[in-house]
Amino acid sequence: MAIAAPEQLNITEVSTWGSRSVDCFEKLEQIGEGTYGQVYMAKEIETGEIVALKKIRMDNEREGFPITAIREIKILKKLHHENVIKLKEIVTSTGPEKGEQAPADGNKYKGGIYMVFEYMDHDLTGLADRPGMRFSVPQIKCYMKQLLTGLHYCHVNQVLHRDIKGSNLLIDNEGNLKLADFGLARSFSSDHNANLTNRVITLWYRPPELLLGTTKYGPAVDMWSVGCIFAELLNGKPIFPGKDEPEQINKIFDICGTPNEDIWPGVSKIPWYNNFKPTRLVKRRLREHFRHFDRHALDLLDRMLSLDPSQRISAKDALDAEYFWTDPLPCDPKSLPTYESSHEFQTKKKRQQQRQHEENSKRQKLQHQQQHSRLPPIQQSGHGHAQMRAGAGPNPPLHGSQPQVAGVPGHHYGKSRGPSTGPGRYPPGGNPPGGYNHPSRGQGGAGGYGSGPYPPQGRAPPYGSSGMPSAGPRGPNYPHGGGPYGASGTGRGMPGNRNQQYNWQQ
Ligand SMILES: Nc1ncnc2c1ncn2[C@@H]1O[C@H](COP(=O)(O)OP(=O)(O)OP(=O)(O)O)[C@@H](O)[C@H]1O
Repeated sequence: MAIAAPEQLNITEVSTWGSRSVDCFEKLEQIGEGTYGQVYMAKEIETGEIVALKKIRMDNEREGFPITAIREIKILKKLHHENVIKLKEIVTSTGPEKGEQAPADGNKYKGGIYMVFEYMDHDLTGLADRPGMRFSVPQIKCYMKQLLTGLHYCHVNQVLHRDIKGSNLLIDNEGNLKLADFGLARSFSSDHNANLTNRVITLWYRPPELLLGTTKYGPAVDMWSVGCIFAELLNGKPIFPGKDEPEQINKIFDICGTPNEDIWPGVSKIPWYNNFKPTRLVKRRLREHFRHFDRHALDLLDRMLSLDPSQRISAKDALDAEYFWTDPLPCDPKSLPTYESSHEFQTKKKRQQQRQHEENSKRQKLQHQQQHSRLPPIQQSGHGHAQMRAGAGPNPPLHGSQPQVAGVPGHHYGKSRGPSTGPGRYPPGGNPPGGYNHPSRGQGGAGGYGSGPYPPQGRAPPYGSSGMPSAGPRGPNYPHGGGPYGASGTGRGMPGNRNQQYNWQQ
């Protein structure tokens, strides 16, 4: 694991950073769980200010402070923008905290380190996942504009985010959207000559050049993710929900067409291009596939989802697109409705509890039926069922009809990387024909994917557009193996930590 010596941390540049104890804060509630560890909503005791505390997971105490955390701190310290999350300070704990075990004899407790952020009420995935949630077109434009403004700022400052997805877009109750989670971010030089790690960006939002193995890339990788988010907002569900890398690339090529030297000069030189031999040539059909989108939305999306990264629209140019300057205009963030706090972690947890509850009731019901069906005839007759064979009529046979109750899908909050689900999130009519059946949506979704035509875009009345589904798998657990698709992923869904997944020298 890449590590840093304490003197490399350099987090004392701001003299007070790291000098305060986490005891200055009262943890109120866990709101996230990520690669680093837990994220809490907390209150600063002295001022009453609400903040978010992100604990830096010390995966291996002996190896020191994770280099990814250093990167995130360093990058966030230099970025100051209204659409980028503000890192307020670093605080420490000197001893084991509530619920933590003191290390075994001989091992000194190394302490915990927390990043203190301004608190945001929602992340886009959690917000979109609210039952009945629908975003209006002016609202989608408002979020997209803020996302592009924040990203443009990062790119101008030569920072690649490299993990744009719904759960990393934080929104407050004043309608402000901020980019968060710079754990995979890094500085870049504009010549794009440096070799960078290929294993970045959550699968569903990962651009074709990374899937084909490039190590030389630039801001266009973030713009592909933005295109996926944009389409998802308009579409009401993820557009490229691949379960592994080959499937991911096939889904992209199916809509964006298979690349060749004419449409993407240089593509055949990308390391894994030859490993991926399309069995058939597919023409780009993005415009037909999303023909229900507003014309200006479609023009912009087409340029965001350009296969050739050099032709992909930049954040700056995207902000100038007709889409943002035609009716209905993006709304003022302050005019947006406020919602009860909703983070992906919490919405997933609620759903898991609900599922558990439903499974328990089913199980109890079946046990009850089983007991009844096994009653001796005399008793059955006493209940007026004397002529009924067990299993016939209202009490069906248990074998063959019992639902699988053991298979409650497991959720590792923030880490499962499976697409999250959300009953009732999409309005009926928000889905394409032949829509994607969400693998984990199960029975729970009212409305859900795959019902009815798309809502109109563009000049639709408020709340006329669909909501946005959950973020995709944030790094599925890919099989480890050889070859281009063998052992990849963002690392975020993989066991271990980010430092172990990447060669951070790149
Ligand atoms: N400043 C904040 N205010 C409110 N919620 C936050 C804040 N920062 C993070 N969260 C919540 O915690 C979740 C995880 O945070 P973050 O992505 O920064 O952690 P991570 O360890 O890098 O996670 P991951 O590996 O899943 O990307 C976010 O999706 C969000 O819901």
